Amino acid sequence: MSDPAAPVLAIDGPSGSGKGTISRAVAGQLGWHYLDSGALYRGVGVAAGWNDIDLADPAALVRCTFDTRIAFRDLPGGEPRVLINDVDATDELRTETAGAAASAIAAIPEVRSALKDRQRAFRQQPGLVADGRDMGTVIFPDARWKVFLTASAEERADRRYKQLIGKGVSVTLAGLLREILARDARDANRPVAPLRPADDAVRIDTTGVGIDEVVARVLAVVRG
Ligand SMILES: Nc1ncnc2c1ncn2[C@@H]1O[C@H](COP(=O)(O)OP(=O)(O)OP(=O)(O)O)[C@@H](O)[C@H]1O
Ligand SMILES: Nc1ccn([C@H]2C[C@H](O)[C@@H](COP(=O)(O)O)O2)c(=O)n1
Repeated sequence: MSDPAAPVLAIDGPSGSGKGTISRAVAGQLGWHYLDSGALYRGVGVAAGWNDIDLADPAALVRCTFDTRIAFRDLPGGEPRVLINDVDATDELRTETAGAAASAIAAIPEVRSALKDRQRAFRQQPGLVADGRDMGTVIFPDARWKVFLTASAEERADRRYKQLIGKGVSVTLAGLLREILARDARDANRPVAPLRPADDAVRIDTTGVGIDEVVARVLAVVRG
């Protein structure tokens, strides 16, 4: 059960704009809950892969959404772990393949509806920082604060490149830029809940702005 009186800070933006990094840090500083809504779509994508479900079969993907349990486990000082049907799938979830599958699945309206209540259940006292594509527009339209993070596609690809190379994953900058542009286009052009800033969102362009400074700017939005 959600608590509609709990304040919400919605942080939306395209892939690599820093939503997850900034949202986790801000939630930590405020002592609030954190919702990584993309992990739910990624979780369905990963579960679909485990069950050999075709990404072109919407009915099977909707069934898979209802059948998949996704849980978050906080680790002190580390990235939260994500369990899919009780299996720790955190590393698989963060791959570009899982991101692309999630983006495709997220265009199916019934999948989005099936995940609505699960997302809203995170709204609990003392407050929630929610990160995604439609937090401020669809899931929490009454959020007290809305932030839309952006950065140039080149910088986002560069961030992802450094992140993946740091993990020992073999990728090219040009390939990542292509994937980011394709994901932006798919997320922004779908008919249901497309990626777009809410009319009342504060837009922050993070190109060339360090993580600590972005965190400070978001906290300044909340603290007025
Ligand atoms: N302002 C910033 N400056 C430099 N690097 C950043 C900044 N914000 C985030 N990063 C780095 O960029 C990478 C991607 O960040 P993050 O995963 O938070 O983005 P995201 O918007 O949540 O992406 P996705 O939607 O694909 O999950 C991480 O390695 C993170 O440390
Ligand atoms: N609120 C959300 C969150 C995510 N998605 C889709 C679109 C993304 O490309 C994909 C993966 O999200 P990420 O983990 O990269 O934030 O999931 C969405 O449609 N709505």
